[in-house]
Amino acid sequence: MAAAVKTSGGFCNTQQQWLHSTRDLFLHGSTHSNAKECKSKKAKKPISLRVKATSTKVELDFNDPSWKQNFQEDWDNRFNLPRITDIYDLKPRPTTFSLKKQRTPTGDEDSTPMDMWNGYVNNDDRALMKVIKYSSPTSAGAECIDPDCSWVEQWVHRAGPRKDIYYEPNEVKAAIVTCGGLCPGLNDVIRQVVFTLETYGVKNIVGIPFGFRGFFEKGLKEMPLSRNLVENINLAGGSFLGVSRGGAKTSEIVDSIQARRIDMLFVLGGNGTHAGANAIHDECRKRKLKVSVVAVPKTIDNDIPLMDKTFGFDTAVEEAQRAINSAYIEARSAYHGIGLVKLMGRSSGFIAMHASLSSGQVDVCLIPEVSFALDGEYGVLQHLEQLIKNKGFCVVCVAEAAGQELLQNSGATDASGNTILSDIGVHMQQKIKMHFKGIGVHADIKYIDPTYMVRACRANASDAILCTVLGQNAVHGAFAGFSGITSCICNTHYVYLPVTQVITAPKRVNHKGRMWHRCLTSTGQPDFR
Ligand SMILES: Nc1ncnc2c1ncn2[C@@H]1O[C@H](COP(=O)(O)OP(=O)(O)O)[C@@H](O)[C@H]1O
Ligand SMILES: O=P(O)(O)OC[C@H]1O[C@](O)(COP(=O)(O)O)[C@@H](O)[C@@H]1O
Ligand SMILES: [Mg+2]
Repeated sequence: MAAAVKTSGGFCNTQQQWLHSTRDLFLHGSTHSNAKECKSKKAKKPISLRVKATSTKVELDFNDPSWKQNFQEDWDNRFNLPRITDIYDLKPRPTTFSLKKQRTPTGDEDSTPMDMWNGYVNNDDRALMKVIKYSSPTSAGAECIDPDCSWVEQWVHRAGPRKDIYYEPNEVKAAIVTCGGLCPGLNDVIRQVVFTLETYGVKNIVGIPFGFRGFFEKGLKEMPLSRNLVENINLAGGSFLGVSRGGAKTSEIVDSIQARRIDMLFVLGGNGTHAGANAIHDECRKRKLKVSVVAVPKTIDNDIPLMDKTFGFDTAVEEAQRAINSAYIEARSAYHGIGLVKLMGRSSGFIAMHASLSSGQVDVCLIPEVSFALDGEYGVLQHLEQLIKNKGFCVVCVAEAAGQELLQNSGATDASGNTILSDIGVHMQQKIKMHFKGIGVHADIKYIDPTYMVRACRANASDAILCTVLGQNAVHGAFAGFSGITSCICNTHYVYLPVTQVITAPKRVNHKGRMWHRCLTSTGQPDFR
């Protein structure tokens, strides 16, 4: 299925360092929208970026005094949330999600009279996406729009329950589907979506089994869901509904949505799933179906742009740390021990970087965003030789997508179209063995690949809370009449973003940012080039 990325334009300029997060969004190669080009002329001249041949072309001229206003207008357009009222003339009704039973705490000095306070979120409430004012493009991790790194407000829509809703809860059929690979917290989100739907008064809630596949594969039956049924599912990892990759045909999925009379679809998944959710949302619009499609971003890889983190990431880091700790113990206890741990991350090194940082036991961390040589005077092997000589043991953490350029790639893809990566862990294990054999130094290498252990566990406390909020907000978003949105956390605030804005390119570690440098300070590793 083709990605239906409806992203309008963005901006870029001649010095790529001006645009870190904007570059993350617009300039990195994307798995889903590869028709991007950034044409730069001279500095401070208008520059255009085409995200798709059909997308709006937006030009910024920094000599024009109104460039900020132009930027903001474009931003507001892009981050405006699609609503079912964009295509239907619908009258809202007062919400059935009551906050009234919650009493004001004793001693509350809030001066707002109780009859004015309502506890709901207004549609005009916004959260700021960026809060740092960088004084110069040379500042660490600078995210600048113009050469002077001017401050420009970038607002996004606040998530939460609205006073008015666009569905009659007792007429709603809501469906939940979990797609892609496993991720801690899937069950927590399913559970909260069910609880919140029931709180609104929805009685017809179903789970679609095994991802998008459940929409069209014969023999897969939808599962009726209720508070009673899902009450304890958060106690286990995995997905209560099952997951799958591939097989998504938008038209068949929407045929199925129509046939099943689904009004709200909650889609839990990563970047592929979000592209799918967006395609479903577009197709529903085309067919003029009153369906709200709301996504919740899951992936242990943490590679979805704009948001602080995806659910499951924290737990994955915690679990990955355990593997690093085992590698450390093995290496420390062996004569010339070398512990090697490979961690997941299809395109980004977030788990490897964070687990290396949190464990404090890693001497070398290798991520796909930073290229490295294994051989040669400045290569990783030479450094390991030094570590064995000076310290007697060492621990290496390598992200699965790191060093792919050093390996032969089969070009194969999985059912969802994701590239199947070559095994950098096994390759490094062999190279390290050969290297030490070659120099006649004993080395005891222990290789740990905790891949599926990392993502099969139950969500930890911080992920459980994140899942709770994101799941509840997903339901509030659907009742508020939004569709084609994702429920996420940006800059510590809970917000809704249009799905189009998060499927432009995978988020990657900023190798000029502070976090990567903190990691380097912690490991003490040199540049391997
Ligand atoms: N560009 C796309 N457009 C529509 N659906 C997609 C797209 N990419 C992936 N999908 C579907 O989304 C589901 C999950 O995608 P996948 O990449 O496996 O996992 P994730 O969502 O975790 O990234 C699969 O069923 C896949 O077919
Ligand atoms: O073996 P599988 O299930 O195809 O999954 C492998 C991939 O799944 C991940 O855990 C995350 O996948 P998604 O976020 O795309 O579901 C990656 O880190 C890894 O490359
Ligand atoms: Mg993915």
